[in-house]
Amino acid sequence: MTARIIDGKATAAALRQDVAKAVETLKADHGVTPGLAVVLVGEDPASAVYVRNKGKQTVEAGMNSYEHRLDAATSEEELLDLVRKLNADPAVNGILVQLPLPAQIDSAAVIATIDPAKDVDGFHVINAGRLATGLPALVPCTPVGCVILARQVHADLTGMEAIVVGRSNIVGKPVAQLLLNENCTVTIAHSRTRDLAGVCRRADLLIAAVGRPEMIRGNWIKPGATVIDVGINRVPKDDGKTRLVGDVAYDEALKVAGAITPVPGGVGPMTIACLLRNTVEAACRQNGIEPIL
Ligand SMILES: NC(=O)C1=CN([C@@H]2O[C@H](COP(=O)(O)OP(=O)(O)OC[C@H]3O[C@@H](n4cnc5c(N)ncnc54)[C@H](OP(=O)(O)O)[C@@H]3O)[C@@H](O)[C@H]2O)C=CC1
Ligand SMILES: Nc1nc(=O)c2c([nH]1)NC[C@@H]1CN(c3ccc(C(=O)N[C@@H](CCC(=O)O)C(=O)O)cc3)C=[N+]21
Ligand SMILES: [Mg+2]
Repeated sequence: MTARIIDGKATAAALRQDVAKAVETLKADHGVTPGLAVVLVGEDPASAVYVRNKGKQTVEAGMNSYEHRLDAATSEEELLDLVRKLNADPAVNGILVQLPLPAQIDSAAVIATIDPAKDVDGFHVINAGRLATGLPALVPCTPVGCVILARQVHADLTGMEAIVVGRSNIVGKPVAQLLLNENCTVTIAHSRTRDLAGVCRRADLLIAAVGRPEMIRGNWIKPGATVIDVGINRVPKDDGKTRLVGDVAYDEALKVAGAITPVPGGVGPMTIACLLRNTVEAACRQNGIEPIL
């Protein structure tokens, strides 16, 4: 048996088309052009690639993109000043501060300063709390992308045993919340989980968000399970260059799983598409327009 490969690249492209149409409507009917501000502190090369991709796709969807590149030595107060300026700027509907931040900056303080209405990452405690209590919220992009991809395989996730490996605030916890809303039975595993392989083997739906290259082996996967690999890990190749791998040993998993997301081309492109969708939603709400996506 070989697993169905879930095409995140194509799914993301289709979602970006929907976003572009919504933007057209917003412009034509309301004179509103959504704007996304992305803040990058320092020179992290991987982050620079994401920022460039985001900026390009934002413009392709018809929105305005504002990029702020700050020196790696930027102080917390300087960054907070920029965030406050973006909060006050009506042309900016969404604010994303690329994480991780340099050590001298407290990322919790930065996230807390972003206007929750512009928090298109969904990281502010107001949005996390709204998601957790079932209120409308800006929901973190990567977790939404995971659920959309899982639902391409299973139109209804009700009753599925979902195992999430990883408990970060940006992926593990919110994806678990979303799966609970989809009526999955959810377990969150982490570095202190006993018999992680055994826990993973219970999963009908396995979400890997660990940040450890190819940690999840083929024999950790229940035959026929759906595997969503969030991991983005850069590893050295023989020729001295690098390649991207996920948190799942893909070639092994392909022989056991029923369906799997590749890396690249899986969850990553969905993250950006969902970010653009959140930006449209934020722009609608800030302008008193019923969300049109
Ligand atoms: N595709 C995309 O769009 C995105 C991809 N990513 C990628 O997803 C991965 C996870 O990101 P993120 O959540 O931010 O990472 P974090 O480092 O914040 O969290 C990693 C989680 O994995 C757990 N973990 C680490 N080692 C093990 C282990 N040996 N066994 C079991 N659990 C372990 C940690 O447990 P503990 O809490 O106990 O330390 C932690 O909860 C990374 O590869 C990242 O690059 C992230 C965001 C977006
Ligand atoms: N505030 C904040 N929000 C984030 O959402 C956030 C962040 N900080 N910091 C870093 C992580 C990582 N992340 C990715 C987004 C897209 C791809 C992506 O598009 N990947 C493509 C291409 C990868 C490539 O080839 O370089 C793919 O997987 O196919 C990857 C990773 C968002 N993150
Ligand atoms: Mg995200």
